Amino acid sequence: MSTQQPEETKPEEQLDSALVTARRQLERAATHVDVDDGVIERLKHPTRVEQVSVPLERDDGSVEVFTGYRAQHDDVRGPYKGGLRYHPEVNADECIGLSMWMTWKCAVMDLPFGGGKGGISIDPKSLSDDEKERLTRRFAEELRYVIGPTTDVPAPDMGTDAQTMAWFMDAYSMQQGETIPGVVTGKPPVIGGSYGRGEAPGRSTAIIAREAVDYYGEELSDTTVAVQGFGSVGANAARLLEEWGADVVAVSDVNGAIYDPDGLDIESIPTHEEEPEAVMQQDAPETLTNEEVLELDVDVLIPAAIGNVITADNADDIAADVVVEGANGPTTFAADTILEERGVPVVPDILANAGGVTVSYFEWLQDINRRKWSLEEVNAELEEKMLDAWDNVRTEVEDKDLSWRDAAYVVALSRIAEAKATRGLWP
Ligand SMILES: NC(=O)C1=CN([C@@H]2O[C@H](COP(=O)(O)OP(=O)(O)OC[C@H]3O[C@@H](n4cnc5c(N)ncnc54)[C@H](OP(=O)(O)O)[C@@H]3O)[C@@H](O)[C@H]2O)C=CC1
Ligand SMILES: O=C(O)CCC(=O)C(=O)O
Repeated sequence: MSTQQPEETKPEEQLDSALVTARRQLERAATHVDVDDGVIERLKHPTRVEQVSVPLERDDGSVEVFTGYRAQHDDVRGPYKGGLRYHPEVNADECIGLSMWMTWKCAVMDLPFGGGKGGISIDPKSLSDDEKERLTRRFAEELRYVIGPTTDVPAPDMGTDAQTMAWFMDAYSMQQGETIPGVVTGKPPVIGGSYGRGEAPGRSTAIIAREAVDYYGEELSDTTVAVQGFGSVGANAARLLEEWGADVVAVSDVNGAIYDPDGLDIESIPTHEEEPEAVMQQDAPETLTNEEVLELDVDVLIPAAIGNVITADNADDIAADVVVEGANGPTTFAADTILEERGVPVVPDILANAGGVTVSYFEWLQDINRRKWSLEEVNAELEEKMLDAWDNVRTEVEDKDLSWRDAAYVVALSRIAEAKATRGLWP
């Protein structure tokens, strides 16, 4: 009879929805801030979630019906604001969780907006351009009663882009009988979009990574960086960090990563927008899986693709000195705790990628005032807003000995609670 014991296997973490993670983060942060329990309870719930059916006529004449959502979380500081995501895993709970993160993100940046998020449960790669246009126009028609330039202002997110926002704006404007550019942001500049919006979430992620490197006493020119995802956020962050002197040693798309320990030529790699799934087509000394890229021994790790990639199952294997969240919700609640115990700082999404919504705010201002800012003005204002937000969060980290995430929540919750108290809203 064998006396050998079976090898003990750790059960895999059951991944929470964005909603559950957002609520757990809120509950944890609430212990560090003096805010009425009723307000915290209210903030665990959205104001409303609009669910719509979006019929689509396929190019072959057949009809399919998809489900779309718009979650509106809180508008005490201004109109709901946040992106529209086209992805197969979009559902109500994901949109609510993401809308909560938008509320905190706008408050951390001190923007006069609340939080919203929406999307359609669909694989955008299954759509021709004509199908994507018909789907987007119909989605805009179905959402017309809940959106508007002073009520709820959508923007791009995963699977949507400037062209999607142009169709959305046109469909809404046609229903209203006048051109209303301020109903969405992230449009092409020729129809009221802002210069720099496409690049902005990547730019802010790069700015925050640069500040984090400096904060922990390193030089960007001696820094190695790994980036998961090569889209609006990941590619722009990687390009800027390379421009500013860092060695970006690995980048990935949905199929895996390319790796060069001496640094990749980032500028030569097409972004998701220029050519989806192009990363793995490039020549590089080594290829890695998307799991392996997260475990590289680099100075800075930037997860910039999807949520729930750093989990209890790999948190012990994260070898980076600092994690800067480019994606929304890449770190699970359990992984966050493990990384904190291990002393690996995680600079949260609601600060790092907030450049997107910040330049959306600049775009909204330009639309309402019928003005155009130059790219230089946009980038200078963005830099200033990011450094202000970084300083505010850093102060909480230092004064209260908090994690970067808890500190960002403390900044956001204090502003939201004060706005509610001042308006006399309870809860
Ligand atoms: N766009 C925006 O304004 C903002 C986006 N964000 C967040 O950033 C994240 C990325 O968004 P964004 O850059 O806009 O998205 P994009 O659609 O522009 O790009 C997504 C990138 O991630 C890759 N990808 C997709 N699925 C996976 C996967 N399962 N594993 C690894 N890589 C994958 C894609 O690869 P491939 O090319 O092969 O498809 C692509 O390179 C999301 O969490 C989003 O919510 C945050 C702030 C603002
Ligand atoms: O630009 C915006 O309004 C929102 C962008 C967004 O969806 C995000 O920051 O997650």
